[in-house]
Amino acid sequence: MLVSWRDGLLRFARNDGPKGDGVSMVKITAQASHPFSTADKAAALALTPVSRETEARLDRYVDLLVEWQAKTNLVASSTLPHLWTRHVADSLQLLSLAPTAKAWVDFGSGGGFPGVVLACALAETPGANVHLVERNAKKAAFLREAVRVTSAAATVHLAGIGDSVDRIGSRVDCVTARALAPLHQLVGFAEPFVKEGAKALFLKGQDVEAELTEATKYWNIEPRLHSSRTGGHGWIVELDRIERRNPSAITYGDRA
Ligand SMILES: C[S@@+](CC[C@H](N)C(=O)[O-])C[C@H]1O[C@@H](n2cnc3c(N)ncnc32)[C@H](O)[C@@H]1O
Repeated sequence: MLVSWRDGLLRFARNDGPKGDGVSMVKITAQASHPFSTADKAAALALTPVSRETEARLDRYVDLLVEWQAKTNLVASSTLPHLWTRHVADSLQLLSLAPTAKAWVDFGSGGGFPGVVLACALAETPGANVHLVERNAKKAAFLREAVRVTSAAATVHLAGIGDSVDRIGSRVDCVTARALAPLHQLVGFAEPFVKEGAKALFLKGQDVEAELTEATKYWNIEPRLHSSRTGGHGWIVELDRIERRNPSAITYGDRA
């Protein structure tokens, strides 16, 4: 029975202590305490099932993220109780929209969503690689550590998105981004890759319609919209073709 907590020592009442004092002292080491519930993890894995190997990699990633979150803001702290559904499952759901894609690029990876999660899931796939493009040095350091501890299939680029075409220098099958920029900007970032045959998958929120309306002022696109499997008001915008609109065809409100 636990009696008290003091100075890192747990005092237990014992009935069989060799000194007969009925109390023993046990030094314990601090355990990473998780802010999410096991129910949230179970719900996430029911929505987006993964292999046992992938689950083990994701566990290591989540442990690291929770540890670093104390010193680096990787995700909004208010979302930590639902980390597995809000972030992990949200990322994993992209795999079924590009089931044969091996070469991925994730713009503005931040704390690793969706890029590190995808790279964990693709770790056993021969030839798979997720390029994680992040311009913030602290976050890029976190991403490197996450890739190391999970042995995920990823390459971290401490770089701006504008440099990614030259840096990656090889064919990409799928471009992703979440919580990075308005859709019309994301389309511009993805254009060089989609022109070479990549698919783009952007995780978006409830304003997706307004963002699509804005994007079609600048781009000829045929978006396919998928509602998020994780519920809420999330959407995935899928694009297989991007063409810049003739600037003279663009109208600007009253000045048209
Ligand atoms: C709001 S966070 C989103 C992170 C992650 N995608 C997520 O959904 O949790 C946006 C990230 O994009 C990075 N970023 C913004 N503009 C960028 C650019 N031009 N090139 C590379 N990274 C950029 C920021 O440093 C930041 O880490």
